[in-house]
Amino acid sequence: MSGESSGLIIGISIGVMIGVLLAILAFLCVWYHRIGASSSGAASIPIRENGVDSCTILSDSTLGSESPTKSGRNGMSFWLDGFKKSNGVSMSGILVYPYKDLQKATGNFTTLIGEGAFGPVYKAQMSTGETLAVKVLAMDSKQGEKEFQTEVMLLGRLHHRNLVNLVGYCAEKGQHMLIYVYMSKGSLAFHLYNESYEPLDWDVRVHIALDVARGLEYLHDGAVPPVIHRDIKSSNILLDHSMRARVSDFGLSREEMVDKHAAIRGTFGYLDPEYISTRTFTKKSDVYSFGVLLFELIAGRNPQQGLMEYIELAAMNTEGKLGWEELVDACLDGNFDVQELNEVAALAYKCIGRSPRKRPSMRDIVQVLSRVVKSRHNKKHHKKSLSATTDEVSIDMTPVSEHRREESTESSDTYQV
Ligand SMILES: Nc1ncnc2c1ncn2[C@@H]1O[C@H](COP(=O)(O)OP(=O)(O)OP(=O)(O)O)[C@@H](O)[C@H]1O
Repeated sequence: MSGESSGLIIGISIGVMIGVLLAILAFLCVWYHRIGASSSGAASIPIRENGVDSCTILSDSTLGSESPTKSGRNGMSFWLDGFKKSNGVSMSGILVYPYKDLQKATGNFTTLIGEGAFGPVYKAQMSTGETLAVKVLAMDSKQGEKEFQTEVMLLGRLHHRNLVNLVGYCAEKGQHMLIYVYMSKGSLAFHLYNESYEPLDWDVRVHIALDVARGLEYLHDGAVPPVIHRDIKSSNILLDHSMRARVSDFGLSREEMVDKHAAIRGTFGYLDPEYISTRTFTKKSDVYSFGVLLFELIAGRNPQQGLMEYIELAAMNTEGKLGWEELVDACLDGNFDVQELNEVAALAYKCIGRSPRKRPSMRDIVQVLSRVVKSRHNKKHHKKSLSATTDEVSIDMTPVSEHRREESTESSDTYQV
């Protein structure tokens, strides 16, 4: 009997021990998954919820074998990263790319696309098949370091289809890199001024203007707090494979409240004269630069090479409304819609108005340009349906006329269209 009870006690003890062990295991599993999820889930953290066209979730296509989840960094480091993220240190949703993956994807940094104020930009062909642009910050410049932090912080929470979105960053081996969506058709400036490119047709130019306006509208009215770009120019507008435009280079972007009275920054030719005199950069200063960009699209002329004088001359004959034809890019060979041209030019002229108060907002601009594009579609649709009706009529008439001809030749003139 005593043997039986001691057996029972031993059995119960073993059972309890197994139970406790299982509970500990279960706890560890849950903990591991939580940490793992927050570490690897950067790509699916909602970025923004507001903004007209804002996309709230980073595309899953940004995840690949190069993403931190599957990269060569050791597990503990991921746990710590995940822990940091879940504790709000890096909740931006921006991926951290290992240096060695970027090194491989850029052929040891030999695939140079161009060089800007930050430093060189390389094309990166990731092993997932994804193509990215890697901006390597010049580490000797203090400004670059500051702008790196600003960009990561800023772009981590801004996401829109008309912005060159930040996909990730790398801060390893004493280097700072920003990783962007790759824009395969390069900058608008290349297309306007490089003779090896086909001239942009009128319809594409208006669409580019609308894309840029939407990107800026998001920065001004969708982002909280609002963001002023501060360096809108044709080399900062990048084009994707289908010639859709996105606003790039937030190096000079600042949250409105943080940086209202900085030293003069921006690019000559695009700078709001009001900003130069007051040293206060507002949303309306971006509107001014956008107006210059609109005229650049119309005239195919560089603002640094006399565009403004050219505009003022044209404006004398137009009173700001009709008659902007003389300004149009000769490359268009007369292939543009005069009404659209006058609407877009009149809008551009308002944007560069001396008084910032009288300039339209980016929201107003989006409305005007959307209307231009919409009425073009309506016109095309109308033309199509007209020609379809004509086709239908001629199809219908053929047998009828033949039939009638058979019946009587007297009434044949009734069928003239
Ligand atoms: N995401 C991208 N996709 C494709 N090309 C890019 C991308 N980002 C930058 N580039 C190209 O790399 C070059 C340098 O760009 P970057 O934005 O660093 O400077 P920038 O705009 O030319 O000059 P600045 O910095 O003075 O404004 C440009 O030719 C630009 O077209």
